[in-house]
Amino acid sequence: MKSLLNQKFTGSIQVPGDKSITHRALMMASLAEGTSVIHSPLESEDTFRTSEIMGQLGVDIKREEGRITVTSPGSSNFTTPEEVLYTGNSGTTTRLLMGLIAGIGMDATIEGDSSIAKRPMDRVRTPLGKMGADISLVDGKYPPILMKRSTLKAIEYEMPVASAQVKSAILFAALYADGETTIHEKIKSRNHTEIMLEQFGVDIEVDGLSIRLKGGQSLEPRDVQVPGDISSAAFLMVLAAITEGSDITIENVSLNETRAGIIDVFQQMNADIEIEETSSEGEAIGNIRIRHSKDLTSFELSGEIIPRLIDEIPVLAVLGAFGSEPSVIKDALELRYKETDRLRAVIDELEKFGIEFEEFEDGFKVYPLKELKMTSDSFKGYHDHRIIMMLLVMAVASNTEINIDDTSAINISYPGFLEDLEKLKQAR
Ligand SMILES: O=C(O)C1=C[C@@H](OP(=O)(O)O)[C@@H](O)[C@H](O)C1
Ligand SMILES: C=C(OP(=O)(O)O)C(=O)O
Repeated sequence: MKSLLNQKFTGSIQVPGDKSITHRALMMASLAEGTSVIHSPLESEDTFRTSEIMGQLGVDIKREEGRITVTSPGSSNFTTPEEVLYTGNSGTTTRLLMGLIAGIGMDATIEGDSSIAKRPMDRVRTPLGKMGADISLVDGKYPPILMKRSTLKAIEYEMPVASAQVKSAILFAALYADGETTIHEKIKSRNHTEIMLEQFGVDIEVDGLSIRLKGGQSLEPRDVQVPGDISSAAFLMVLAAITEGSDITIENVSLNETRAGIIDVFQQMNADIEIEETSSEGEAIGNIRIRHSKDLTSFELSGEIIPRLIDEIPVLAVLGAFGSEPSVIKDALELRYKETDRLRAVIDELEKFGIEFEEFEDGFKVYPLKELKMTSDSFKGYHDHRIIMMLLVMAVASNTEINIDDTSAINISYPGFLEDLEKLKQAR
């Protein structure tokens, strides 16, 4: 990382494909009998897990530069897997797969890495169980997940937590259930599943916070264009906003309202940001330009915006430290149930730069960093991609060389992150 110090970051770039959309495209293309092509998918460890598992079910997945061709025998002709379905570090793969396997109605065991073993899966088992799925969890909560073949009936379900993973699992199961399933959300979570199901020919009705889907519908093969991932773009956006002389344009990135809460934060902070929407059909797409600003103020985030930027909160802590006033995040208890307890990790690691925090059970207050005061140069990444990239942004922006125990988890969502920083750098 030494080569990235004392630089400014300028130019145009496309970030890798959206992780949430790539997972869904792989799964829906697998459910549809015939051939679908996914253009500009995310090729990373997490999405690789999803495609490997679809392969275990009997789907042919051909990977080429910039696209994946999926040829499926249709979900009624899937092979019952003999081996465990290994989801690695991917919560999205694990939870969406529970809905998909429950729907198809087959015996399977789903297991992930040591982080997945600690993430709650009862939030998916509860609604699927009401539909009739037979799912066993360790201590009623954790993987390995044992699924037994069963038939499903439709439910009406009120979501207790805002979670697109739970919602999507229910929708996958609902495709195969007898009757019409209705889901009510209290706060809207990302809606990629709803948008893509419609693209694959499914009749799905979205009415504000309620979603209705009739069972017995099949998907038709389609070509999917995956936009850039705004959660990956977030690291470049924050770096540009806080590093003198920087001016970055991120092209063809997802601007989906349910994902793009970070844009509101930049606007609240008085950052120098310009948005150009280039397409609003299905998934909104466009370009984001961010320039360095000396006049960043502060943000206060709670309630409905939180699911719209949930994965960006670690790097937003860095942005907050470069504001003129303290910034606050509340209602983000969910961060404690991600790859690691992200609230703990953010505070413990950023405090080593001298950034001060007040911790809440569901968030934090971050104070402006007046003076860099390193208390250590040894950092922990917790095998969490978002924490590692947050630390790299902070280190680069503050011209500080740090040692992170292991940075390999970057490959989970943004394999070319350091290469992209190299491409954008320019000596100051
Ligand atoms: O559905 C998805 O693709 C995701 C939903 C979010 O999780 P929750 O559903 O647990 O909020 C998010 O944190 C995760 O990175 C991806
Ligand atoms: C939480 C994340 O992903 P997942 O839940 O799929 O592991 C993430 O990408 O930040």
